[in-house]
Amino acid sequence: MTLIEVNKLYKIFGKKPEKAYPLIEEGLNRTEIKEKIGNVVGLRNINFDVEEGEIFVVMGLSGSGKSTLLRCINRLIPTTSGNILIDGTDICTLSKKELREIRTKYFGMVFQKFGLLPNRTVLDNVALGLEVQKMPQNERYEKSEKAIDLVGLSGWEQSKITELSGGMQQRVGIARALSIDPKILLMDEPFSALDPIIRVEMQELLLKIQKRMKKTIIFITHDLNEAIKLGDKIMILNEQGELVQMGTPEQILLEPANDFVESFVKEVDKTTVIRVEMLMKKPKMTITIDTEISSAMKALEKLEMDYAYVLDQGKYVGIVETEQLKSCKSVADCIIKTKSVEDIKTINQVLPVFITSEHPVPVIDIDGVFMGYVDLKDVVEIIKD
Ligand SMILES: Nc1ncnc2c1ncn2[C@@H]1O[C@H](COP(=O)(O)OP(=O)(O)OP(=O)(O)O)[C@@H](O)[C@H]1O
Repeated sequence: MTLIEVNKLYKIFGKKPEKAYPLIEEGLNRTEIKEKIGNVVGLRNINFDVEEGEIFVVMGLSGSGKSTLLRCINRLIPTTSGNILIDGTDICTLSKKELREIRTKYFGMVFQKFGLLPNRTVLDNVALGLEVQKMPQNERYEKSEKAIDLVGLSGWEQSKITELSGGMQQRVGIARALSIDPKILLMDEPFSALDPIIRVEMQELLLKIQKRMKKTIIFITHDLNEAIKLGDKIMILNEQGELVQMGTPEQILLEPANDFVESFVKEVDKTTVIRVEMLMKKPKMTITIDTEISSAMKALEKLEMDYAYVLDQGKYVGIVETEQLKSCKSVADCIIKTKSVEDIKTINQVLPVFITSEHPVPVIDIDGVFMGYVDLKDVVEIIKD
């Protein structure tokens, strides 16, 4: 279900913004328009949808309009034209009261600079949003403690913010946003100020939280590696505030829309970011370990397959080869354990773990449940690029 819909959005800063439209039409760039009429074109004709439960990453260089877009979405600043629907409601046309209500229900914010109150405890910082909603103390503490637990800060409730490291402070920032249980999290470069190791830790934390909470997240970054790691979808803005490409991480990496995107993609070591899941295919068929030999053979022959993956209650146990089935008493007798699967623990792993294998590699999740397979031809293609 679509939760956020942005249509023909323009944001032009300065007086009489409408003067900028004909110049935009003429194809003038931001600098030229500013020199001519003094207005700054922050965003030009942005269109996109965000589905419920996805992490939607907005990526671009400094000045591309990322923060402007986020501010338009929760209407911290007014749009110049276009509309933004939040769960079907056009946020651009709401009264102050309606805006307050929609913000409370829908938006949690996490900022790069944390935005915490240094003299308050962790608990009171996390409870801030609920306090503003005038929720009684015991109730807001109860909700806040849950959020604190979720970000791994249990035991730190009574600490002062100043006693915490940067990474811990941002955990508080995330807990504060989550405590109000918003449908949408708006995250403006939340990890950019953190050192690289902590940054990776925080990315992992966000993915872990997201698995449980399934929020709709708009995440801003200028780092394509981060975008690929976190995004279900990525939207790239150029330095003119225009949308240049939108797609899955795989689409961005494998089919960059133009030289601008290509220049970002070049910087990425694909073998460290392309996850197994991105190349994973579903097999034409799988068989269960208790399948009768005759029906297994019939099915394989019908699909002209040389081998099939064998599952036992959804878990991968090995492969059987069509040729060998003829001389086996049961499917269980015929199973060949593929060495390659030992290497693959989760569908989120990155590629190099199995590039030495000769066979299509079965992919399992952390519980051993069969998810699909990866064809090595596809892996080689990627690495070659
Ligand atoms: N209040 C304002 N008045 C005039 N111009 C503005 C205003 N806010 C932003 N801009 C301009 O709009 C453009 C987009 O800015 P924005 O801050 O959204 O970019 P950004 O991609 O978030 O950059 P950064 O990564 O540096 O935060 C820039 O050219 C900026 O100078």
